[in-house]
Amino acid sequence: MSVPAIETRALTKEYNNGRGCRDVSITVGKGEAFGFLGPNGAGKSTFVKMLVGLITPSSGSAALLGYKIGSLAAKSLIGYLPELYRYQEWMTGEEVVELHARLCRMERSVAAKRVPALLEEVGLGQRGRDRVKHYSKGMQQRLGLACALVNDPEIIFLDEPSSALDPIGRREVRNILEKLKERGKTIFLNSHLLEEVELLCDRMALLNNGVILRHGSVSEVLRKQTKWLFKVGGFTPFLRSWLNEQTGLHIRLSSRQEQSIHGERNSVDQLHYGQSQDESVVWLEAELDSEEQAGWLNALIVEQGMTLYEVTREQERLEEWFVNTVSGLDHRGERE
Ligand SMILES: Nc1ncnc2c1ncn2[C@@H]1O[C@H](COP(=O)(O)OP(=O)(O)OP(=O)(O)O)[C@@H](O)[C@H]1O
Repeated sequence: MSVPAIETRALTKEYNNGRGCRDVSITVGKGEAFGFLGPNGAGKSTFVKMLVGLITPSSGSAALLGYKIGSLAAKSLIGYLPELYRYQEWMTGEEVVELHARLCRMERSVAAKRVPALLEEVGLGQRGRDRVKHYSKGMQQRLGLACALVNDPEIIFLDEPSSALDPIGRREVRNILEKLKERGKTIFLNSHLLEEVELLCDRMALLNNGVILRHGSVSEVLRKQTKWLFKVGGFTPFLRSWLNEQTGLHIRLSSRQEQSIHGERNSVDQLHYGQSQDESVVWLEAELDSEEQAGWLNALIVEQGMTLYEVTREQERLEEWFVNTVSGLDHRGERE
């Protein structure tokens, strides 16, 4: 089995004030894009700073492609775009990237080709000779991305890479990251932009109060959240109880309701207390794991003499999932 790009075991950083992150164990395969989500103050930046060797863990261990974090070997494999960056305002964009190339001990002749190519790649080709003080926030963020990529790293850590970008800039950054992924690079993305994680990442973790709440493949997490809707005729509350008992699922009346076949609007109350229940056409909803489960439920509905008019599913967007999972928890993601 190949060595994982990132492997952490119970990695913990506890600041003097008790904050930080605790017992984070994840594995990220080579060439994977991993999304790290969490509300403000959850501990995402702390975790990344440990991986790139900027702060020392309180306990636990971690390795990058088999090399202990903090070692020169591990550092030589990575590129890092910090969340709070500040570049020398008096330098030109080209000079800033050149400086980073020199810090990586890149030969001048190699850097002379690499720097303009990188500036072009991040959309600063025309502005490389302008001073940083004339750059917008978005341009500075792209400059940061060029610096993070200067040594052609195997693993790229990006802490909120699109926070200062407009929607077009975000799409351009996403395209750059997609190309890096195609080239087999590993991407670790801290982001509040859930759509970014949804579109780019294979797997993800949700951090809150310094601990991982959930993790898995993005598609798995979303599949678990798929809501199915069944439009049925001949519905009675008794049948719903029966279905719940048989399936162990939480089947309920959907807020999306239909006209009854006699043209009257069904309300939830009418269905519980009304008279014309045999004629009721309603939408039922339930969270299901798979299409097989939906097929099984279809069969039960028909077996019970109800008419099945339509089946549809609504996939919860990652954003809804995030808000639903984190709401009700400490909003700032910090421990009490
Ligand atoms: N040097 C420090 N000393 C003490 N506490 C710190 C330090 N750095 C961060 N913290 C605290 O640790 C917790 C996690 O912070 P961190 O910056 O890692 O969170 P985050 O998830 O990256 O948040 P954000 O999305 O706002 O950047 C916060 O409560 C923060 O106040």
